[in-house]
Amino acid sequence: MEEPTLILASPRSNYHAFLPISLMGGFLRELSEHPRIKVWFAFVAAYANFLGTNSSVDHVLGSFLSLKRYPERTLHRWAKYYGPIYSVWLGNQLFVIVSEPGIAKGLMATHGAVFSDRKEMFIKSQTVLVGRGITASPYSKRWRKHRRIASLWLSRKAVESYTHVLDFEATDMISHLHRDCGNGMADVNPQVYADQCSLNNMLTITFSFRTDSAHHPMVALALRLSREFMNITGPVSNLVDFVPILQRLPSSMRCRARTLHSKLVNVYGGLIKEIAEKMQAGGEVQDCLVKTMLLRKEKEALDELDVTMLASAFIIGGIETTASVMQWFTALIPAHPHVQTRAQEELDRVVGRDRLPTVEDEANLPYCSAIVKEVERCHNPFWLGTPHMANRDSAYGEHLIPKGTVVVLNTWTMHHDPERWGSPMEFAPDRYANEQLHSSASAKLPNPKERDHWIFAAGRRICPGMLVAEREIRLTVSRMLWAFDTHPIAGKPIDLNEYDGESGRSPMPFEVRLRPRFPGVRKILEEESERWRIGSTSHC
Ligand code: HEM
Repeated sequence: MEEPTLILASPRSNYHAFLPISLMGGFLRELSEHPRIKVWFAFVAAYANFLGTNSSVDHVLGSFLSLKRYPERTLHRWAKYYGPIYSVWLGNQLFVIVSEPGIAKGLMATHGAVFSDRKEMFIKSQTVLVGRGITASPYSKRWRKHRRIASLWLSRKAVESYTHVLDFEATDMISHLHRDCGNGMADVNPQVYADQCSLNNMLTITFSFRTDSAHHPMVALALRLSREFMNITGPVSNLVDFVPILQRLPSSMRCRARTLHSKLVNVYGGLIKEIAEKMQAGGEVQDCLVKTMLLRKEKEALDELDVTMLASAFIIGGIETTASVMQWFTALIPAHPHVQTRAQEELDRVVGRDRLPTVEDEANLPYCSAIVKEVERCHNPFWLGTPHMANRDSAYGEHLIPKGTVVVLNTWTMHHDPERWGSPMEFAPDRYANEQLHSSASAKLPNPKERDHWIFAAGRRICPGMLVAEREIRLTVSRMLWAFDTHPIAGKPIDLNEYDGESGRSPMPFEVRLRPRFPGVRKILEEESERWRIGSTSHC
């Protein structure tokens, strides 16, 4: 039988020509914050030379700037040139970039036993999460244990048990927007409300705690920690992850990572301590992830860092992602009034104007569901996802993928394939008109080309928070459409191309006008809030 050829070409191959661009990009970012920048520049140039490239530092810097802002688009350009699977080096690390659904499924799902590992990145895994948080853990017994515990709070049954929390927070968000929108006369930034809604859902599920206002100090703190995590743990942004010698040198990135670790331990570890003390004193603690972990601590052999980092992973994984989708929805709608009108016709027909849409209405609101999927296709919160790593040598077709190779899903290319998505740059919910399945079910379709999108990635490490994320997003989006006409503001254009964040993708701050659709909106929101106040707010 013919030997497979190594997917990686030799160091001076075309593939390798890409190396200094990405590599030096991360490196320069790291070093540009360092006072002895000139010495480092010399080092960069020497390194580029050592790699055998002719790139000047200027050239490297120029490419870096475009990569830094839109790395997914650079990967897309390369995919067009090199095809649906190609490799690049970053430092001592070989990356394989996958840009086609069939290959993605083949590697990550069919060969899941090989491609479910994680590289223990210096910044993310070793320094911030110290080998614990489920998301960065290698494919090991510890990961299986953490994934099992996470599933206790993210399975279908679990999500059903706290859907009232998602319902309450969605109503609370709409009520606050209604209060602050000045009946369509005030300029409102809906991002703050989406952030607080996502945060409260995750805080309740994780710590049985919620914030009662967007000005609660926990809101700003938790969002800052999440954003810092996203900004310093991008899969291709830190050269220090791939050049071991740099890990011994002081750098701003290492310092930020250590600070972030300490803050996670102080903030979320502090909340855990409070819960533990309350439980020890015989006080009542509502069911939540932390309570589950504390009750199983001995049996599951969980130490304090396990509990803290798993709780942190829930908060980090659950805030920026769902909030980002809600934010992109509100940013896109003013530019697509016909989409808003059609969704509202559907809502009037199915739900009417005497009550809010609920989870039970979902199946009868296909156009609202299509809007959510289209927002997700156009604006994946993580274009590069969380890379997987091969835990042994493997062959894909004629290619050898060596053990230790990091595999990245290039979801930008997959979401913008003109054959699958005709006019892929257009926001057109109609493309999902016949799509009946939730994303969690769509991920299991035998034909990966028919899958709705890839924002939750694939295989054994597929996002376990899919069900809660979908439910939360659908509830808030359908209620926003039911309650308000969202309008753009003259002189305050919304930028749909630029984004805020290094590896997470939220829209830049923007404002809209929200006009309640009919006088009854206020009354229904007041009745709902009253119902919660009297009956069920005890969940938090
Ligand atoms: C729109 C919302 C969300 C998106 C786009 C998203 C996306 C992702 C992606 C791309 C991964 C990496 C999967 C892989 O390695 O193949 C992931 C992992 C993960 N997500 Fe989500 N996520 C979302 C919401 C949530 C929520 C609400 C939670 C709730 C806690 C959550 C918890 C996690 C966890 C714990 C992991 C780590 C899984 C592992 O490594 O085994 N996510 N998510």
